Amino acid sequence: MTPLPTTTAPLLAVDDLVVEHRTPGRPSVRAVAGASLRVGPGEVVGLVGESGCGKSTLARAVCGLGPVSAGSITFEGEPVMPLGLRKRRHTGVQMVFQDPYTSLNPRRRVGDQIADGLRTAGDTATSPADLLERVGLPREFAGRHPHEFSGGQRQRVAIARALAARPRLLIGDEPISALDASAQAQVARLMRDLAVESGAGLLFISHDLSVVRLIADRVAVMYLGRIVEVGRTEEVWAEPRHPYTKALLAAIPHPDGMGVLPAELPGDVPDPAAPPAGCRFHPRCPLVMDRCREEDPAFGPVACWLHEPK
Ligand SMILES: Nc1ncnc2c1ncn2[C@@H]1O[C@H](COP(=O)(O)OP(=O)(O)OP(=O)(O)O)[C@@H](O)[C@H]1O
Repeated sequence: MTPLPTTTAPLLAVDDLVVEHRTPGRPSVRAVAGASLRVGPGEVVGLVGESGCGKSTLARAVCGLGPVSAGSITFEGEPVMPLGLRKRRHTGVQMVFQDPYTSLNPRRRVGDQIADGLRTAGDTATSPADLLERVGLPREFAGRHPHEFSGGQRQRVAIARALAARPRLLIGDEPISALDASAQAQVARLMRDLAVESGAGLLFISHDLSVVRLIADRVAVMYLGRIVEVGRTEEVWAEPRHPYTKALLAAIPHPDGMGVLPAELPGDVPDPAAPPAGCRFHPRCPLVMDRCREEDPAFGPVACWLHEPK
């Protein structure tokens, strides 16, 4: 495929985004509580943080799949409209989920499902078999059904299907966490290579920090609905600044094999329906100061009173 035209404008701009989940009879949950993020064309941004910190909610809002309570999301300079307010599905952003069964129809041949995306994009020059080849699968697999693939192969099919629509932004929401260790880095690298070679951006959500380090140009660290640190991957790894980032990078594997637990952090992530006053991280922070209990460090690139911009 020919590369997409490149521009210098941010492909995706998320500013002070607030997303609240409302369930009748329950307090509303502010899953995203004022998060800002940029992804440029051809750029890979890793979004990391413990389970429940709002990563999926943010990703769904970017796709126009979630409610937006405040703030803004613009894609290629245009506001992203929630589903229902839009005339048609926008295909510029495509998402790959943890479980490809969520996005693949088990009853249809994968070639037909990939062909749907090609039709939507008006691409008559590419065949489903071409896309399977690009994701490292044999062309003849187009005639198979999703259950005939291994987990890693099925995720490759989901990636091929996402690429068929020629997205300018690809979002992977934990796309490797259901795969065995040998397939994880391969699939992550594949997503990175395919996005970069076509000039698309990639927002890669994962709790596997070693894989994020491998593929991301920049990393954004999320805690309780906020991006608490953002920076170039190598710089964040060489010198993490937010105490939460430091704890995440010193993380230990979770006993049940699901992700990681930040090292040396007391307590659990607080309930987002009742977040702590001041800095949201202060009850768990080893470096907490009086100010942190009262004042919210709502600034970037490091949302911590120890790193207040001059
Ligand atoms: N539809 C919903 N209704 C109410 N609360 C929700 C809903 N979806 C998510 N939440 C809550 O919002 C918070 C953020 O959830 P989200 O799934 O975005 O986090 P996450 O960082 O992606 O976690 P994970 O890694 O486990 O997927 C959590 O407290 C979650 O329980």
